[in-house]
Amino acid sequence: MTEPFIIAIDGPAASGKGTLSHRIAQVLGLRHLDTGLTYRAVAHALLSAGEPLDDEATAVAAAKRIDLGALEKSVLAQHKIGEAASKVAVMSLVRSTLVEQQRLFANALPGAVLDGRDIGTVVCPDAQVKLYVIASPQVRARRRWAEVQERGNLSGTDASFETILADIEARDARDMGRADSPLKPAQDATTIDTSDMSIDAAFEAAMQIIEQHRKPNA
Ligand SMILES: Nc1ncnc2c1ncn2[C@@H]1O[C@H](COP(=O)(O)OP(=O)(O)O)[C@@H](O)[C@H]1O
Ligand SMILES: Nc1ccn([C@@H]2O[C@H](COP(=O)(O)OP(=O)(O)O)[C@@H](O)[C@H]2O)c(=O)n1
Repeated sequence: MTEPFIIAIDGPAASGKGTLSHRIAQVLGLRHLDTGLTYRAVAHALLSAGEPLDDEATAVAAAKRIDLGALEKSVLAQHKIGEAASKVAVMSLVRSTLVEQQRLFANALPGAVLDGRDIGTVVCPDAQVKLYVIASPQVRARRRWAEVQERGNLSGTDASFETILADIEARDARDMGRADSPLKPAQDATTIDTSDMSIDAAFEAAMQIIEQHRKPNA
């Protein structure tokens, strides 16, 4: 029987997991889901409607309306939406609602690359390949700051380097410290530290690991 080929890529904000996932999916002919966008979409819906970020019933209702095929990255990439997403993401019923949709996406043939915080540990614990992508907070803040500059700071918020670094550190603590599905490497994940790697070098390192894990099933 043919099984989907699933690659799970987890890590903190701006570690490079989305860039890697997109490229790996393209090269291997797999679909790609940035699961962070699903949490961002819930946060965006709540912020736009002026709803609180910590009311579970309202957030679950928003999560049920998320359409995985209509996630607008250009809107959802805003700095303040990332912050709000990590507040929404501590609620278990919001997580289970989104995880159900993420699993359906992952399990369709021929397979998929999913990136997020809990893909290797919770969403796809049987994924054939699990990568845990990290970089130092300073490096990650520099990358995010460069993105904000490039977009012309559309959100209009105070997004200085110092603010972004402080937010990244606070978000790491929230994501790693929450009770449900905290950010951590799966036991069988391979870590890639991209702090001193170019995008190309990180991609080569990831592809080597993927090939190593593919061989036994080839
Ligand atoms: N290895 C790398 N070296 C330099 N910049 C990188 C690297 N990987 C990603 N980037 C850049 O850093 C930013 C954040 O990367 P992204 O893949 O969106 O991170 P994540 O999905 O982990 O939040 C993007 O602008 C991306 O182009
Ligand atoms: N699988 C996932 C993906 C994201 N998230 C949450 O959603 C927030 C935004 O995720 P993201 O991947 O878009 O963030 P960035 O890494 O792009 O900054 C994270 O800080 C997490 O709190 C999660 O809890 N689980």
